[in-house]
Amino acid sequence: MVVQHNKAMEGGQQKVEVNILLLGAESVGKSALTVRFLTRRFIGEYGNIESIYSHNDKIDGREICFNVWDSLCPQNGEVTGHISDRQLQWADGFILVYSICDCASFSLVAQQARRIRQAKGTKCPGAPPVIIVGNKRDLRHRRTVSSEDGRMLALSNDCGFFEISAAETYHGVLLVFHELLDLIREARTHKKGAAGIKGIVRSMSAVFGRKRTE
Ligand SMILES: Nc1nc2c(ncn2[C@@H]2O[C@H](COP(=O)(O)OP(=O)(O)OP(=O)(O)O)[C@@H](O)[C@H]2O)c(=O)[nH]1
Repeated sequence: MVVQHNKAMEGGQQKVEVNILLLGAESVGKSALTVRFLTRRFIGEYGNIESIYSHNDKIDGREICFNVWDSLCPQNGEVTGHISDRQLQWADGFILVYSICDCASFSLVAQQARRIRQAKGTKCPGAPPVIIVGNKRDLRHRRTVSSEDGRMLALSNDCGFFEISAAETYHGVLLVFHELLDLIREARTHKKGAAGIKGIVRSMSAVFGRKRTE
């Protein structure tokens, strides 16, 4: 069951509403990212309740409502890149999270990126916006997934890429959500496809331009 937490929308101004789905293996920090984004805090331990949170923000003078689905990795012993049809149809954009200390979580993200790229029936049939996030950057002494591998995976699947530490900073987490918001808004206005070289430059800089986020 997915628990939905709704915060009332204020004011009469028309809001931009975006549905963001976080996916990834168990314990990579999906809830940590979500809670950091919603509260600016890192609380260390998180329950394993699958939830959709609504969060209102004002960005560049525009009211934005982020609906964030913090998903649970299926715990049936078989870790696959499966994403349900409901999730694919719900999401305007995806954040695929792995831990830089966990190769298996990176492989899962690779499967999930391919699954999204091959999926039919998504809200954005061309190429739904996806950001790949290597989390737990503070544990780089235990790193088993290189930054280059993360960046290459993102590039080969037309995704944005960030390495962050949800434990250490709020700023990196905020960049991830704001970059995805930008990509969703571009996709909605069909600018991405029509932008030609501008769109390509943007994709490249999403992958290469933000090596360090903190
Ligand atoms: N060192 C470090 N630990 C982190 C970071 N992010 C999350 N953690 C820890 O990793 C563990 C798992 O974090 P969660 O946010 O619950 O991971 P999850 O992906 O939501 O896990 P599931 O709900 O089981 O799918 C917790 O003990 C967190 O405190 C990080 O950036 N650095």
